[in-house]
Amino acid sequence: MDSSVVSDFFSSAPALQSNLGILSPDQIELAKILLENGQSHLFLHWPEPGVCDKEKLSFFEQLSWRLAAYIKTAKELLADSKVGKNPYDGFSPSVPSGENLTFGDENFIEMEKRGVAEASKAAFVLVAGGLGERLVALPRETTTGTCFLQHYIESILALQEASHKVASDGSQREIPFIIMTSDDTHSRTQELLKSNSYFGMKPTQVHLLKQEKVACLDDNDARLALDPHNKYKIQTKPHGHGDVHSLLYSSGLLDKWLDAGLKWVLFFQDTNGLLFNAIPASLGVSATKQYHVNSLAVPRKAKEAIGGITKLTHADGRSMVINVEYNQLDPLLRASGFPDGDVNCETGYSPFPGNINQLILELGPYKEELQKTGGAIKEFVNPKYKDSTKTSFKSSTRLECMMQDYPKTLPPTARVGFTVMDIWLAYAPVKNNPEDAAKVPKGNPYHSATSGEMAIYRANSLILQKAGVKVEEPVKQVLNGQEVEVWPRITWKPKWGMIFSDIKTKVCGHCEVSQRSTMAILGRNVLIEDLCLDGALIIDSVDDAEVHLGGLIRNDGWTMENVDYKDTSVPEEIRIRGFRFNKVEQLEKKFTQPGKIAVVDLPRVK
Ligand SMILES: O=c1ccn([C@@H]2O[C@H](COP(=O)(O)OP(=O)(O)O[C@H]3OC[C@@H](O)[C@H](O)[C@H]3O)[C@@H](O)[C@H]2O)c(=O)[nH]1
Ligand SMILES: [Mg+2]
Repeated sequence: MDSSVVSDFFSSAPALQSNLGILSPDQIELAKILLENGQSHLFLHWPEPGVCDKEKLSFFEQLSWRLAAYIKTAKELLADSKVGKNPYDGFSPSVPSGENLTFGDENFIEMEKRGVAEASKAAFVLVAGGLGERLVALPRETTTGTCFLQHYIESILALQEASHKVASDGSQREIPFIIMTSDDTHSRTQELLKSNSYFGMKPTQVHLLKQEKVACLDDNDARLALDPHNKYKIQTKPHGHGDVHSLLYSSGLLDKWLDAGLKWVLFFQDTNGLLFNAIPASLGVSATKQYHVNSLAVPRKAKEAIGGITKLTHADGRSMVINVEYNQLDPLLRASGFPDGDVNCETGYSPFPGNINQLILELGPYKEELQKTGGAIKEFVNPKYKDSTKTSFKSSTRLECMMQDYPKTLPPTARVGFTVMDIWLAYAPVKNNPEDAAKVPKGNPYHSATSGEMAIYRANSLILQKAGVKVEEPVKQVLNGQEVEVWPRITWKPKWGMIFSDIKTKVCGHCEVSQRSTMAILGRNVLIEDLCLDGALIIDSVDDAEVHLGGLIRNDGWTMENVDYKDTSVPEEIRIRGFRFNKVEQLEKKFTQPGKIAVVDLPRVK
C-alpha cells in the first residue's frame, strides 16, 4: 500500500494515524485489522508520538491475526443473545437412555475389573485453569489433610499398578497425566508438584498445558475492552475448559500416545473428591460398549448447577446426546413443550441425568476428529445485561467454550453414550463458598467444602458397609449453615483399595466402627479382621509389611468443633468447612519394617 492510501485509511483514527511512524509494518497491518473490525476506540486516548511509545508498541504484543475471526464470531453471538435466540433452535429435547451402574452388584464388579485392565492404556487430563478460584491444592478431607491433586495422582498410580498386574499385553506403561493450567494457576500448580516430588509420580509422566485468556468485549458491537489498570492492554478473561482439546491437539501428545498403544483419554475437573470411585467401572463401560464418547452422570436435582444430559432431535431427523448447560436447560425445556421447565419428576430428580463433566474418549476417533477441527469447540457468549433492553453489560464479557461440547461436531455414526452412577459414590464437587452454599434450594446438594468432605466419609462408610462392616449410622449436624450427615471419618489411600473387589479382600470377620470414630488407613497391606473401633485410629505401613488389625480399639478419639466461616483467626481452608478436629486421643501406628504384624486388642494409649 502506498503511504497516501495508508493515511487515508487511518484518517478515521487520527490518534493512531499520527503514530504510524513509530509502528512496524506488521503492527500497522494489525492496527488495520482492528479498524476494519470496528475497534478504533482502542486508540482514542493515544498521545502524540514520543509519549508512551513503549506502551503503544507493547499493545501489539497481545494481538494475534486470529482476532478478526474472534470479533466476527462475537458480533454474531452477541446479536443472537440480544434477540434471545434459542441456541437449540429446531431441536427438541427428550430424556436419553444410558448405562446405569449400581455400586457393588455383579455387573459393577465386572466393569471395575475391565476398567482396571484398560487403565494402562489410558491418559488422564485434569482441567484446572480458568480463574483458579477452585484449587487442586485444597485438602480433599481434613482427617489426613491430603489435597485434591495428591489424591488424584495417588489414584492414577494405584490404577497404573493394578493394571500392570492384569494387563494382557504384559505392558508396564506409565499413565500420562496432563494438567491444563492458566496464568492464574500455572505457577502454583507447578510449585505444588515440585515441592512434593510430584506426589510420587515421575516428573516425566506429568505435563502442564497452559491455556491463554481471550479478549473481553464491552458491548453488543463486540468492541474490545481495555484493561481498567492499563489502557495499552486489552482486558482478557478465561475462554473456558473447552480449550483443552486444541491444546492437546497442538501439543503433539495424541500422536505419541497412539504410538505407545494408548486407547483412552479421561478428562476430569478440579475438586471432585469422589471421582476416582467412578473411574474404573465407567472405563469398563467404555471398553465393553466401545463408546467413542462416554460422559459420566449422576441423578440431577432440578435447578442444580450441573448440566443435563439430553437427547436433542432436530426437525430434519438428526439427533445427538449432549450436555445442555444448567443455565440453558430451563429455557430450552420451556420453549419446547415442557411448560414447567427444569423441574423434578416423580423420582424426586430431574429426568435429565446430571453431567459431572468426566469424559472418557477413545483416543483413535478423538484424534481423527481433532484433525478435522483442530480442536476448536463451538463458542458461546453469556453477557450479564444491565437491564431488559439488553443494550449494555454489567461488566465486560467474552467468548467461552466447554470441553463437554466436543461431541457436537461428531458424525452420526459416532458411538456417544453416558454412564449414570449413584451420587454418593461419584460426585461431590467443592465449588460454592459458604454464603452461596447456604442459598442452595433445600434438598439440593451444597457443592461446598463442608458437603464435599462429608461426602467422602459417607462414601467410604457405605462402601465398607457393603463390604460387610457394621458402620454406625450418621448423625445430622449443621455446619456453616448447611445440614449435613456426619458419618465416621473413614479415609484410605487409593493403594489400599481402588475397586470394590479389592476392598472386600481387605476386610473380614465381624467388624464395627462407631459414629464418633476416625479411621485413616495409609498403608497398602492393612487387613481388617474382627475389628471393633470406637475412637481414632491412624495406621501406616511400608508396602511390604502385612498388618493385621483386629480386636477392640477404644479411645477418646477426635471430636468435631464448630468453626464459623467468618472467623478469620482460623485458616481459610478450615473455616470454609465449618468444623475442625480436636485431636483428643488416637492410636497411631507406623510400621516401617517388612513382614507380618498383628495388631490386636490394643491397650488404651493413655
Ligand atoms: O477457562 C477455564 C474455566 C474452567 N476451567 C476448569 O474447569 C472446571 C469446571 O469449571 P466451571 O466452574 O466452569 O464449571 P462448572 O462447575 O460451573 O460446570 C461444569 O461442571 C459441572 C457440569 O455439570 C457442567 O456441565 C460443567 O460445565 C474447573 O476444574 C476449572 O478449573 C478451566 O480449566 N478453564
Ligand atoms: Mg461455570
